[in-house]
Amino acid sequence: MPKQSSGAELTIVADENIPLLNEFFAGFGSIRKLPGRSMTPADVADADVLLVRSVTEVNEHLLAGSSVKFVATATSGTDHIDTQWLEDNQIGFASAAGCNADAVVDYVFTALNALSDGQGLNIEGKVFGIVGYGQVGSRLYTRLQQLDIKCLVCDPFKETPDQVSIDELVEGADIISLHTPLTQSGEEPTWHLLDGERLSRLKEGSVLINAGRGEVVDNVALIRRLQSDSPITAVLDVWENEPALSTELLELVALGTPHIAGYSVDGKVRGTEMIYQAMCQWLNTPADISLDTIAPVPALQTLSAAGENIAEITAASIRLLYDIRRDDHCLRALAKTAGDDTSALVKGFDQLRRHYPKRREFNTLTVQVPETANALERELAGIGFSIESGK
Ligand SMILES: NC(=O)C1=CN([C@@H]2O[C@H](COP(=O)(O)OP(=O)(O)OC[C@H]3O[C@@H](n4cnc5c(N)ncnc54)[C@H](O)[C@@H]3O)[C@@H](O)[C@H]2O)C=CC1
Ligand SMILES: O=C(O)C(=O)[C@H](O)COP(=O)(O)O
Repeated sequence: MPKQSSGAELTIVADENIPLLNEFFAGFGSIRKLPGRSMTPADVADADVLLVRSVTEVNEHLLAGSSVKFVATATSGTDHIDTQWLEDNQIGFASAAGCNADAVVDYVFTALNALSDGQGLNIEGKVFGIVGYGQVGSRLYTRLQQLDIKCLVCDPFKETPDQVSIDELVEGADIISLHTPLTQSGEEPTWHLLDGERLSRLKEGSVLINAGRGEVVDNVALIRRLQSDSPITAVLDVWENEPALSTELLELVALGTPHIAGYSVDGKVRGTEMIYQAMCQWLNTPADISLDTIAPVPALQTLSAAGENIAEITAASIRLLYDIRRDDHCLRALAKTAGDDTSALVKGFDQLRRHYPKRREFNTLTVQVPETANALERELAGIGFSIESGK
């Protein structure tokens, strides 16, 4: 099927939670905004273009018989898309690879800050294990290198620094952060990559962070490990059977959040811009609209650090931009209110995501530090803040 000409009026069906839809896409034709989780074949039957987020399963069931010729997801993950079926049916496809990678790295740092009771990162001398060295994992590695933290990396598909096997990483790391896609087949599937056996070999007292996909960790086995007499600390942003997460597991984790690790304003609007650019390329038309002119301006842009107390200043700066404890509190409050009512839990989970506060990435804040405060400057820059020295 030939591509649409750029002059044609297109019918676009889009997830209502994609920001700046009108700003980027109104010029192409009509936009029908719908809740992503409940999109049906009838909703998309007459569409030319389908724009989704992670909660819409895009496959033969949704698209067979429709007029959709181009699909884009404003997300990094693509496990909700049957890309092979799209290819077999000559339907164009694009994702927003890496749009929210910095937001996820910020999430890891705010989690570490919260685990140390808001006293900074407290990771000096620890070994950090990064599983998946893509957009998120490699950026996390770069920031940790700047902080002089020893890292172990596992990514069988990439040449990486400090590469080890998953088993070496599991046994050697004090903090493990998972950043792989969810894959069920292929050479190195990630479904239950951390199964009961590997979970049992994590060091006692180690920290496990999952901000990738819930199914990468066997959640039932994780419950067993958390209840064992050699417990670990778990931070989960993603859950098996999400949004119907296990509230038993939520009670056992140190921090639990409703799949919002990538939910910075910056990451979300970047995702929209990326799929706009991909659609322009598909239509062979110039991409005239850019975030440069329409990106929401951060409300806080500069902060002046007084003194040189590194732990205090880093902790305060992190909390100011993103305090993960709010997200944890909201999810626990929801679980308590919902009780055994799974439909209330599911609905509430999506509401928390839909009405998520305007969180900005660390790099949008410039911290002014005294000229002599080299160690403070290094720490803040390593965490991801922009720095202005000599103030
Ligand atoms: N919680 C959230 O809000 C977000 C979650 N994500 C999830 O995190 C995942 C990673 O994000 P990106 O870094 O942007 O993706 P990416 O595709 O850039 O990187 C993923 C890396 O994982 C590696 N990998 C694949 N199988 C592996 C295995 N068995 N063991 C170790 N490494 C393996 C790949 O080679 C690749 O380098 C996404 O696929 C998505 O599912 C991404 C953004 C936000
Ligand atoms: O980009 C990804 O991959 C993510 O996991 C997103 O943060 C998911 O956000 P939604 O698409 O579920 O809004």
